[in-house]
Amino acid sequence: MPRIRQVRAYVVRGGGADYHDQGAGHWIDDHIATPMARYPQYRGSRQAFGINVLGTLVVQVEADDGTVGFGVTTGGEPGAWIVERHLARFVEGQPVTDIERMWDQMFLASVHYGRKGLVLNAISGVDLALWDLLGRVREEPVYQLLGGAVRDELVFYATGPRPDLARQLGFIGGKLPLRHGPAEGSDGLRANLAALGAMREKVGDDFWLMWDCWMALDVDYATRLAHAADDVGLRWLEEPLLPDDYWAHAELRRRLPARMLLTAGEHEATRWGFRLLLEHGVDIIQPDVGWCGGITELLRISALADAHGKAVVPHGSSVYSYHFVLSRPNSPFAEFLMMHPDATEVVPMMSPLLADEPVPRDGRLTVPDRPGFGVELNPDVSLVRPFSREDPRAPATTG
Ligand SMILES: C[C@H](O)[C@H](O)[C@@H](O)[C@@H](O)C(=O)O
Ligand SMILES: [Mg+2]
Repeated sequence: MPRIRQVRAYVVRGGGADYHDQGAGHWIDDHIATPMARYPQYRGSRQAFGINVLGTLVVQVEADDGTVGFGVTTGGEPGAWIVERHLARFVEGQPVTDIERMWDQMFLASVHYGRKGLVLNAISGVDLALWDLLGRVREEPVYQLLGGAVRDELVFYATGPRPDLARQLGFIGGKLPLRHGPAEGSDGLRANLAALGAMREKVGDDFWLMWDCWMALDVDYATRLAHAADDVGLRWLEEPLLPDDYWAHAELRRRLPARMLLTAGEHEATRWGFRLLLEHGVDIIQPDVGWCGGITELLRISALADAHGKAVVPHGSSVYSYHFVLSRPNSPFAEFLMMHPDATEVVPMMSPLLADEPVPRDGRLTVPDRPGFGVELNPDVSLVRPFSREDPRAPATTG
């Protein structure tokens, strides 16, 4: 088996893995409730407070036989620095097979300043690249490395402002961004409910409708919103609270209507973080495989959830979660983020970063049987390697 010769970290701006990094006029930056909404100047746009401040991090790992694997996540230049200046030393020179040991060393060596957030994004990026590389070396798709498919195809719900179109496109449900939080008072709450009611009229009674609250609420507001939304058949309330307030999650679970699900996890990391969410009332966990610790940690998180009888529906991360969902019995469906600026058509989630990025058709997807995660970097996307440990004039290779 080949050994890893080099790890390289690149940054990319404009879409990609940091999918909030979009141009003006995109729905994903149009008055969506956030914890920052208590400050009026940050209420109309999440980019105004820096939701896209990091940008995309691309990690390449090259083996001594020339095979190159890559992974992508949100991390930008600080993430690239962590990869090149710290994590690379635990990967370079190692057999491509020894992913568990590399993961353990990356995590333990950074635990004094990492544990979650950007460092776990960087570790996840390296981990995804390692799984991609192993698949390419073994000429197998990642889902085969994970034990094979437990279903023939994936089914998706769609995230975006147009569940009515998502229903026509064959998705099993539509997750709306919540637009107003506590800072906008009763008027905002009424506007939320009016929008939900109008959408329910458009999609009918059987189509799933969910709200993504992006950490914007408190227990009292979420309780009042949920009980009113229960009359409209809201299927789940997603990430209503700040991720670290596990105790508020437990209290909100106690107050929610019995049939409404509480979901969370996209901003959580590691098995320990998800253990807390599972033990504090969350019904479906939604780790992002590019943020929670990568495939290696998500395997542990998923098994823990299964032991709790809970489903794992990863936060949309394109092919990086599709291979995982395909191979897990307790991942019955997946998320697809509608990244067209008006959410009126299906476009690749990480556009323009990945060539051959598969997208659902009629809300379904058969994962391509290509080695690794089955995608290549778009050769038209320029990769910048800000912390090269070689001659900085060396051309950035994408292959
Ligand atoms: C639509 C939400 O506000 C976020 O932008 C979204 O990325 C995330 O929360 C999701 O669940 O897709
Ligand atoms: Mg979400």
